[in-house]
Amino acid sequence: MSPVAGPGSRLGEVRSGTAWSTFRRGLALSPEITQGLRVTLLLALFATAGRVVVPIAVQQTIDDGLNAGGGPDLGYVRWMVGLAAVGVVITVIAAYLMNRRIFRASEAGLATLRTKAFRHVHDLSVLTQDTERRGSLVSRVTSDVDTISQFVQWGGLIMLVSIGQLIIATIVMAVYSWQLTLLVWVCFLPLFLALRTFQRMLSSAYMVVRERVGGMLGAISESVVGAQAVRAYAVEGRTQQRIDDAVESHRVAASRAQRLAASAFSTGEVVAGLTNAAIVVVGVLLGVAGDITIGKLIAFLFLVTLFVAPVQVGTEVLSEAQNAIAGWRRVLGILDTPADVADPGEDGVRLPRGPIDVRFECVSYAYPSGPTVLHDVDVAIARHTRVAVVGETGSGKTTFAKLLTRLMDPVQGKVMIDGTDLRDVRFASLRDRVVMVPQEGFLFDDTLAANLRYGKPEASDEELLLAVTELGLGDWLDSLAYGLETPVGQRGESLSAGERQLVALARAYLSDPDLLVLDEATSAVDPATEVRLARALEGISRGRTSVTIAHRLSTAEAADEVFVFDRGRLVESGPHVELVEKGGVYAALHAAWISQSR
Ligand SMILES: Nc1ncnc2c1ncn2[C@@H]1O[C@H](COP(=O)(O)OP(=O)(O)OP(=O)(O)O)[C@@H](O)[C@H]1O
Repeated sequence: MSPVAGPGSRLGEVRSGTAWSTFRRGLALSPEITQGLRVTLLLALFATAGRVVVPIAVQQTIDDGLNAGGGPDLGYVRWMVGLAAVGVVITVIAAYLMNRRIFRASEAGLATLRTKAFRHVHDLSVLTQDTERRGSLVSRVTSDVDTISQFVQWGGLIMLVSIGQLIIATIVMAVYSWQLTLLVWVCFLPLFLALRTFQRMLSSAYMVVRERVGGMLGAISESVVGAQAVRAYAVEGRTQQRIDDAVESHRVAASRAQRLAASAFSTGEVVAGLTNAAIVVVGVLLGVAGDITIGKLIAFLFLVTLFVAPVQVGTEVLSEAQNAIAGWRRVLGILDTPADVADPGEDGVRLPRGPIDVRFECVSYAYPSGPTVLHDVDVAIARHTRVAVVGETGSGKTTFAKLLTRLMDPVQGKVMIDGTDLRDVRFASLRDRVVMVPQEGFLFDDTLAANLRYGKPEASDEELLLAVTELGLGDWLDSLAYGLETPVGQRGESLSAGERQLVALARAYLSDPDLLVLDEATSAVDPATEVRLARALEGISRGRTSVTIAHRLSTAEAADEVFVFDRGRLVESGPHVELVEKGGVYAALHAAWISQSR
């Protein structure tokens, strides 16, 4: 089974394979659902067997109690009433216990499925997460699993009882009258056959519904997350229109699926009505001919309702089942998407602590289904070196940094740290020693202290203060009204872009990496913050290897070495002074920087 990716998406749904195989794979992923199923089935049997006791008691009461040979036998009638009461009590108790078991098992099983899916979302490469719309990812782990839960808890329960009821009702009916039983089956057989077609139609209808739910959540979450940009560009109308369109297309798909489900249900109703009428007519004719007693005919009508009920709800269960299968397919789509940057885990190399050297050996990279954006990069970075990476926009600087931190693997060549291929290093060890500070480091809606602690959860307030001071940011901290307890707001919105990067730098400093990879903020910052950033950068790169994607002249000037990228190639490397003297690409870039800053 291979996941099928939609346009612009790297995650897919499992489309191949039958509904049954999806159902089986889905259940295998949540083993708790099927644990102890035998006991649950036994309870289902009791719950249904109890239901046929009533029709049998009615038949016995009429034929052998009220119409007994020597006049009505009230003692026998009392017996039968008592028996029916016991039957009802058994049904109720067994049904209750069965319900409880199914709910418990399914909740446990679906929690496992949700956790597995969510963990896998984390394991997926940054690339996959980028291309997949976040809302769609969220919907797969939440609402798609909910549809499965609805089905397993309600539909699965009814299905168990219904199948038992259908079998037992058929057996008892056959004992009373094989002719009428045959009639019931002849009436229902076309419906059973039609159900397969309905099932196929419902399946594709519900797949569309699940996709549209994902699309709707994607559109809504994007507009909430990007609310600021929406307001800034006054595109509320257009954004609202996109959401309206997504909601509308979901409504259309859901209505279509509901219409199909309703027509399946109504067909069941019609067949049930016709069957009842046919039983009465044929039953009376058989009765007149002396082939069936009045008690048996009445009991038969009771039994037909037991037979019809599962068929009727069966059509509803079918629609729930299709919805659930569609949900399962989307969740399996996540789990089947390979994590393209794999952690070697326990077998991987654990790097000892200490200064790091880096080597790129003939590294090339192309984004999936795109052209090569990094060509044959062959370069080494010695321990303790501060490297500044510069180049025009789109020249491959960020791609270089992502390969260095193993957010992606090269298409060709290898990246080595301390002589070991990055692919062989355990994630835990790699993340411990190599830290990347992105341009827009994510800040959580909490205090400054809590955000700093992401770098070192056990750090005390004193350690936080020391780190901030060591980076030369003491004066900045003093300027904040609540110091370390200053709330940073959602995504750090209460701070300026430069300040957010200061927090990200201090956070990285606390985690004490051996190789720091930094993407300098491009946004204009005030002169005071500019000085602080330079000071913090100086402090954090002291004693370790650092690679900074430099957008400021001062950073490039202060580096030990400058790497110059041009259209995906490393065209120059060396100290700033040498490169300026050389009069090549860097010299031109440098001249442009100087003229801008005047
Ligand atoms: N996720 C992606 N999918 C496809 N192509 C990408 C992706 N990210 C970057 N690219 C392409 O790769 C090339 C190099 O991009 P990269 O981000 O490395 O450049 P950069 O030098 O860091 O640019 P900037 O200074 O603007 O950040 C560009 O042509 C870009 O369009």
